[in-house]
Amino acid sequence: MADLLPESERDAALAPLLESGWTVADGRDALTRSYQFRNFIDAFGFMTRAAIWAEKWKHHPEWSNVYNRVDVTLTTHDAGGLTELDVKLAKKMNQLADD
Ligand SMILES: C[C@H](O)[C@H](O)[C@H]1CNC2=NC(N)=NC(=O)C2=N1
Repeated sequence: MADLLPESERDAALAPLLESGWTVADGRDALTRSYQFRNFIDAFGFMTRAAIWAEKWKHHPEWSNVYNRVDVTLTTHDAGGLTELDVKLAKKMNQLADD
């Protein structure tokens, strides 16, 4: 199980994500981001590609989809907050959304 991000590393780890549109959730140690695509097929294609990485890393998003939008929340349930796995998956999702 991954450990919570240590205080000393947390700001540096989160900074690039906060610049790219992720925010720290209200009242919860979690990252959230909403992705918008051209249409449902692009949104669902993103979810399919992200799901393969999530399964490979055994780290799964909380997410929902409405038409061309995908709302994502990342947190590590086992640790009760943000870990490097959330940072890794958030970065991967940004890459996949830009493809
Ligand atoms: C055994 C299995 O790897 C764990 O239950 C994993 C599965 N996916 C997970 N995903 C997330 N987001 N947090 C977890 O703590 C978590 N735990």
